[in-house]
Amino acid sequence: MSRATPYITILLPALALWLTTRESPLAAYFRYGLYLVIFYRVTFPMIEALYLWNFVWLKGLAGPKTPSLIFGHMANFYLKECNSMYNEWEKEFGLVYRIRSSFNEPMLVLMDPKGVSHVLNNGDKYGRSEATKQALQAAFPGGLFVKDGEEHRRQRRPINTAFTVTAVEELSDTLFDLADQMRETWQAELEGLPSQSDIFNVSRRIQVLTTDAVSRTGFAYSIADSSGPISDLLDRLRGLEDNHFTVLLQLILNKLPFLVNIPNPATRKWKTLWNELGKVADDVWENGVVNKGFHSKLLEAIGQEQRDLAISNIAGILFAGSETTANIITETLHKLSLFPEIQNKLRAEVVSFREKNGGVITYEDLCTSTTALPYLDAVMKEALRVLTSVPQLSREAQQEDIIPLEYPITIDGKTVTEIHIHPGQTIHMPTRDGVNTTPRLWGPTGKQFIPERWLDGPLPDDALNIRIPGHVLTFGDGNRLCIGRSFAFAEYKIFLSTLIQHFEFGLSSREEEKEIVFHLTGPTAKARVKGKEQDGAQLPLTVKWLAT
Ligand code: HEM
Repeated sequence: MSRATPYITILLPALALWLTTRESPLAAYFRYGLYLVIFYRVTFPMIEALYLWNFVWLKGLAGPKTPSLIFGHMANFYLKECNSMYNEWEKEFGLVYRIRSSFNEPMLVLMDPKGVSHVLNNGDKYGRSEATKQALQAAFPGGLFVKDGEEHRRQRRPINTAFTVTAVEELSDTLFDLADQMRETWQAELEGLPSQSDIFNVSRRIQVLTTDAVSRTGFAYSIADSSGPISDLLDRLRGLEDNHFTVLLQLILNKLPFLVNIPNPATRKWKTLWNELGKVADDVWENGVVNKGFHSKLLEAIGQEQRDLAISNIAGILFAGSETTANIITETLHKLSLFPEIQNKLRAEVVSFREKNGGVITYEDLCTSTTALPYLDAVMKEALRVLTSVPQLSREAQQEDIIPLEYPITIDGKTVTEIHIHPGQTIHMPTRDGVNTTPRLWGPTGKQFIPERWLDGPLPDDALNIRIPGHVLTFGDGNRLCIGRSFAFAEYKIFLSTLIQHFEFGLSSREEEKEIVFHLTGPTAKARVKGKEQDGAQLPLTVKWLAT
């Protein structure tokens, strides 16, 4: 279907309907003319799309039965535990199969390493869908999340310079300060209690921490310390929950993306956030990028850009950088609570290293050296592999193409090593419970959280076929590879090493809060208490102060 079809779908029938109320012969003449145009521009493309979806696209490729003609498999996607359905499907259909979106539209699920690499490294052939672009445009107008091709590359260049390994090292003092402030606050809350422990909603606290990490280092501004509305706006935009209504809305928006432009409460919140961030950026640009004890590498780097564009990218980075890191640190704390032996081993390594080094752990020890704290490094690698906060990457084919595969599959009874793709085809590449953990690539323990796999000998040969640094898809690949990788590594290691030295984590002592599930909320996976999912994202853990 062409990009104009959705507009025509609504406008032409409305016009034809209106003409039926007119009596004149001219109106009748126009009406019949319109019927012809409607058939040609609306009915015919719809019939064509239904034909292609049912008889041409991904023809012969196996996949699970569609539970609903309207929702396809999409309702499961949003309403079940994050990516849990991929575990079942993979057992039956392997690394490459077909699922269905609304109205039976076929979608390719791709976990074959060569295929994934082909899609992500051919940005000109595979881009964001029109629906995703429109939604991103409403939130970050004109910014790098929305753009493709040369304009995307042009906007990425200066932002990249703010997140190089050297730039991150320069910013690391701020991260150490934040970690220290967090330790002091938590200590003050727990020290006076008889058991020196309490139940904390860890996800909320870590979210505040990582948002401040990006805002202080990126924009020379502390969102947590400010009394302005930014923090509240971020909370409200992050907390948007999925239910049957929002799933239906998303499916409608997928087919008629222009509807995103109709004013609604979410776009108004985005606009207010954009205005507030604009005020902060103007203030920093006016007073110099080094002020209030913070140094904004990012504002320095994109300061030369057009103001509005720079603000869109600031808003985007604030989201991309804070949610993701918060979720992975939070989920690690949950895993350490479930597996005290991993927690104790990690604490023993960090505490003993600190004691041997005069009570100090530096950025270099944590992030540059590969030998100083090997178990912490292994825990981080395993967390990035299993607890992936961006659970899947999606692309839409912009042109006809052939995707090559590492492992042969069967289509219509024939063994093949490639798939024919038609323009418009959506491709889902699951990371969580997908490429990062599938037993086909990672062996029988692939789904489990075992940091030792990074220390005890080589990874399985099939996992090494994922030809991305670290052999995981957590940060994507190709032209949209995550810009903030080094920053995320630094945050993870600085915050986790501080927490683990001074606090012990356990499941909540309240029986009804012990079982935690992870649900897709917005673009990331967030913790919720089983049975209290409607209360939104939270991770209650028992946190005990250790007077070490
Ligand atoms: C563990 C933490 C993080 C994870 C798992 C993560 C994951 C990702 C992924 C998967 C993408 C690619 C999306 C796609 O291909 O469609 C991405 C892009 C991006 N990330 Fe991250 N990210 C993390 C941390 C950060 C941080 C700390 C920042 C910055 C402060 C950041 C900034 C960005 C930006 C700007 C992009 C967009 C790149 C583009 O479109 O060209 N990320 N991230």
